[in-house]
Amino acid sequence: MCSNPVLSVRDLRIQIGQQLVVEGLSFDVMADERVCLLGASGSGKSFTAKAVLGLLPPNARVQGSIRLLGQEVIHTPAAQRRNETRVSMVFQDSLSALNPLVTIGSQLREPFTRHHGLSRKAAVQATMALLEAMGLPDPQRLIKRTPAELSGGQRQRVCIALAMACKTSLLVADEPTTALDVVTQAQVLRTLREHTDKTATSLLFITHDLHAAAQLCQRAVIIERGVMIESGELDTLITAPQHRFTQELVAAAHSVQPAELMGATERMPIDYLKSA
Ligand SMILES: Nc1ncnc2c1ncn2[C@@H]1O[C@H](COP(=O)(O)OP(=O)(O)OP(=O)(O)O)[C@@H](O)[C@H]1O
Repeated sequence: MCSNPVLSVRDLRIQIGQQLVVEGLSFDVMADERVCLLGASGSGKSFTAKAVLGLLPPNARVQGSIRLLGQEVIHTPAAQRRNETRVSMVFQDSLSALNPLVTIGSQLREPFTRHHGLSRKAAVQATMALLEAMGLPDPQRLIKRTPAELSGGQRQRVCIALAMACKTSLLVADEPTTALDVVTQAQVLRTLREHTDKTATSLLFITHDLHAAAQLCQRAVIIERGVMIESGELDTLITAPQHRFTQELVAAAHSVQPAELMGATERMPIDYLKSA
């Protein structure tokens, strides 16, 4: 693992109007690493993600430091960032993330022609290869459809494909599986895991779901009301949570485990959380 972080956040403080929504948050995401930002609803996860992406609303006041590959970007909006500090993203709502009027093929072709300078023909080939790699059936037909003509899981995998086509060193995924059923969630998490592995892309995964985090990430940063309360290897956080909120998260995840797994072994919590 490279010793320089891909993303380095220091003393991040975000204020919206009179409300302080993130207060002194610091964490790193290293090369090839998948880190989750885990917290309850309203804890400041999305504002942190928006700050990293350069997409904070105009009324946000932000302080601290956000470095991407060593370059300070905290006050640089997404549209003004240099190529090497661009971050790709996958959002919860795949329907509004895609242009409803444009076919999947045209939307996926664009990053290949715009960012990689491919000809139209080469971009079509790259698009097809990417859709196939995402495990999407019948890419020939899929590229002719508009987003509304796909299932939620297919659409989310198209969004991941779009993010991968942008070939950035960091991908931010903000609750990408929340709107999906359990089987499709597992498919989308697998796709994210395989493609970040294959392309050596670092991932910042925003979630309130410990189960999803355990399937995907090596490390977690846990926040409560905009403040980091605990961080470390996910395995350790699951087996020996220190903070009350983390203990509650782990207990809640255990309380929904299937009856046949109850009381199995001491290592069962991690095995169970990572098994889906
Ligand atoms: N426009 C706004 N003005 C002021 N405060 C806001 C605004 N939008 C959100 N907030 C507050 O900012 C805090 C953090 O919101 P944020 O969306 O980052 O939380 P989150 O952890 O992503 O929650 P969720 O999991 O529900 O998406 C919340 O307490 C919320 O009430």
